[in-house]
Amino acid sequence: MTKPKVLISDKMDPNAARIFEERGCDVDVITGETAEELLVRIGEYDGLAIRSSTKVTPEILDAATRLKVIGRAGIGVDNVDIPYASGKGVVVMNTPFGNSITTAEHAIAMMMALARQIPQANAGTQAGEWPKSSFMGVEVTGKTLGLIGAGNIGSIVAARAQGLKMKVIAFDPFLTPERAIEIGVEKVDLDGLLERADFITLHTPLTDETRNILSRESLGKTKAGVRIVNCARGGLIDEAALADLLESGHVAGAALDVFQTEPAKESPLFGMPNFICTPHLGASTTEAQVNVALQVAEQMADYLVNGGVTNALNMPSLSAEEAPKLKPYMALAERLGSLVGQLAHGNLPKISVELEGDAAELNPKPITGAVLAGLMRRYSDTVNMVNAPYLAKERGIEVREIRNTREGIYQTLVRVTVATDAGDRSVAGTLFGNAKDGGGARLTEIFGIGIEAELDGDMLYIVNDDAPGFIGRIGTLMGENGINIGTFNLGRRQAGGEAVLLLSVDQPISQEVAERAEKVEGVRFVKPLAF
Ligand SMILES: NC(=O)c1ccc[n+]([C@@H]2O[C@H](COP(=O)([O-])OP(=O)(O)OC[C@H]3O[C@@H](n4cnc5c(N)ncnc54)[C@H](O)[C@@H]3O)[C@@H](O)[C@H]2O)c1
Ligand SMILES: O=C(O)[C@H](O)COP(=O)(O)O
Repeated sequence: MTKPKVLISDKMDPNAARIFEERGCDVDVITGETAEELLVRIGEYDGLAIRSSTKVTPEILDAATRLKVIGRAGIGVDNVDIPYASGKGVVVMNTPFGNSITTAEHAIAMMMALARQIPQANAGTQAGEWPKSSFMGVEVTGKTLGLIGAGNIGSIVAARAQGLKMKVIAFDPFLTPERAIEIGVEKVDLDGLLERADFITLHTPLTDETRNILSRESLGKTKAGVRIVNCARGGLIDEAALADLLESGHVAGAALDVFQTEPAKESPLFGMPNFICTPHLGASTTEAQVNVALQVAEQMADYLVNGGVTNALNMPSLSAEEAPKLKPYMALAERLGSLVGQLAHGNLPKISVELEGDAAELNPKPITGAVLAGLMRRYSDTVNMVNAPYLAKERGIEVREIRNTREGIYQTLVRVTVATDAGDRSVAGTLFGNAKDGGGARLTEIFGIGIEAELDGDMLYIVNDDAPGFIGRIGTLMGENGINIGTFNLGRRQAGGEAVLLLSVDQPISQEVAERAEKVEGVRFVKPLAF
């Protein structure tokens, strides 16, 4: 097997490259390239490890013909076009906790630096001015800190601020009352926060809802003398409005680690006496960089080498413990999906995936993803588990998952049912014995007829009348056309009624042979299949 090849395109702790190599990947570290240079190179790689500098645009993704995974050594993924990556079947992962403490500490450091004007006092002192009378600070003790966003980083900031004896209030529409109690913050609405907070820190991702959340209008509602810290994302604050309010003195101070445009080379805020900033250093500690580098390399290598999925933003997770159990089910599910996709006619507006017996105890998402990947292959060759759910959604296919822990005839069963113009059509399969790598996957039912068959390689599906001599006629036809039969699997609704025949053959069945098969006495329907 050729080794997966990974490109590290942003500055990253060397542990990342070491882990990739140890886990069986070839790795190139090439940082600081232009988008044009990356465009030329990206086609060679299966994995791309980045921080915030590399911009993964649709153009880059179109050129990334081998790419399977993008790993963000950090949290924010606004530099990756995730919907486009999903459409291309590329997994996008991040490391959601590796730099949270470090970033929370940076926010607290910025707040303290603002409260006591440390950067300005430092500059004056080192310039020989001894500016003791120029700086009068404020205490944070007893002050109200307003968090906009109380997720991982926001809640760490809350804990640190409580240690500093601050009262913490939070605006976060997704913060549950229970979680607010757990982290000791008062949940408020945005206007309530703006009115009450002496300090405001932002800790949300940049989304359509959060963009410009501190707009000119909301900045106008803040308490006079407020101090504002942003270590989350540029674009959350209207920088021009902030500069005006710093100028007027309504905002007593602002500290930004992140800017609307980065690298920020100019800004109306630069040079203002009550403004301080850092160049996106929130995650820049030795500890955080080692954490995120190790994590991203482990996660990406796990996916490229073993198929394990952790912290993916565009597909369900599959833990290292779950992966070996789920793998044979995913192989079975993909084949059942593919069978339905090859046999069902017309639009398939609804699909249900039913897990019965042992299968019902498993995480259903990867199994459903595999069914969809198999099914959607009728529309596109480049479909996989990552983009299949998106393609299904685009086509308006309604997907249902049903779990039934009760065992039926089989100890474990996966059933796929599609709604077709002619009514519901269902296929089912099980895993036999040692089902490692899907080797034990068996079809058990096709459109209401019991049958036992492996779905593998080239096959021929025939619906026929159950009558003596039929098997011989088909065997003769195959022989006459030089087609070797591997397995011959039969099922029937009742004696003398509708029957199905599934042949595995050693070469693809041509259109010509299929047409000859259609003319064989007793044949109702013929379809060559490939798995
Ligand atoms: N400066 C840096 O170097 C640095 C480092 C790490 C993370 N970050 C950034 O910090 C931010 C927060 O990271 P995190 O790990 O805490 O993320 P998180 O997902 O754990 O928390 C984000 C919180 O924002 C809340 N939120 C979402 N939409 C909101 C809205 N409209 N209004 C209010 N709250 C909303 C969510 O409910 C969630 O609780 C991200 O933007 C991340 O990219 C920056
Ligand atoms: O979202 C993040 O993790 C931070 O913004 C850190 O970005 P960086 O890796 O470029 O420092």
